[in-house]
Amino acid sequence: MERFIPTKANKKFEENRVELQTVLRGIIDKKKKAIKLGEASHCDDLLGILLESNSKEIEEDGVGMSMEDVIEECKLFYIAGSETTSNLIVYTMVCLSLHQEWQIKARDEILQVFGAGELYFEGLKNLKILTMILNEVLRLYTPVIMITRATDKETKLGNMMIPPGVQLSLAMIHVHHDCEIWGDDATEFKPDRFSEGVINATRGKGSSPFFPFSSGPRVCIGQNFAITEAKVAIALILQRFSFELSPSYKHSPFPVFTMPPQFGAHLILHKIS
Ligand code: HEM
Repeated sequence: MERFIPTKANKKFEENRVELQTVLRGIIDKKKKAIKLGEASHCDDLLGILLESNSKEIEEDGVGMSMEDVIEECKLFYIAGSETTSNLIVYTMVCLSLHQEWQIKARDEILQVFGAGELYFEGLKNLKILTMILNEVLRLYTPVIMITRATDKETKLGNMMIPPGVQLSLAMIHVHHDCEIWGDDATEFKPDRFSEGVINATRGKGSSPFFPFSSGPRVCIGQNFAITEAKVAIALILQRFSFELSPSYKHSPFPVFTMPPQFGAHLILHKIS
């Protein structure tokens, strides 16, 4: 109810919503036009694929997504995909600055696989050290700190009976810091814990306590894309630069829905000759 009261913040929110809607509508119209004129392909980006699958559905079944639905999908992908992955990349750089020994190990591995040359997909799969580091950052600085669910019918959860209509919050960030699962060093940056895979990292508790991308039917659809993007970004940086924290850096993970560093991440990069 309170979001309809014309406060300063609500008015700004509404202005931003309308502006975003207009920008997205423009991008979608432009894409549709370009496809129609043969100037763009359906498969050169995600929006093209979405529009193609939607027009096929409309042709075959007579129903599909409206312009508003397509706009909402674009917003979802943008919001779900950009802030999360950039948090992962930023905290990886912070951790590698704080733990120079891991920065050196990660760079050695990258130079071993790619040298100073171009990255390629198969090579990215062989980056064991970087995978361990990214897992440890996803655990300690879980980009989406919590997910929520609601029961639509009476549901048994462990030894609890939960009535319908209850909102449940599942704070991954707490599970990822639980000493019973990860050991007394749960709050420390120790990528080695993932050296034998996720199952061994949780001291016999399986892979389910590690779920930065959620799990089950609504698991993050961009999971593999995000990991590939983070690997590419970090590998390109490590190939070219060494880095450390600036004296002005203030450690300030700020849990809202994601957990950005409240005062930014001040880093100093040195070009590797
Ligand atoms: C490190 C990066 C990322 C993390 C940690 C992450 C995490 C998550 C989590 C926890 C959920 C489940 C939310 C819920 O169930 O309430 C989710 C859903 C989703 N994510 Fe990601 N995500 C990341 C990157 C991406 C990227 C790059 C994309 C798109 C390119 C993306 C697209 C989505 C979408 C569309 C959903 C909704 C799926 C559905 O409801 O069926 N995410 N993500």
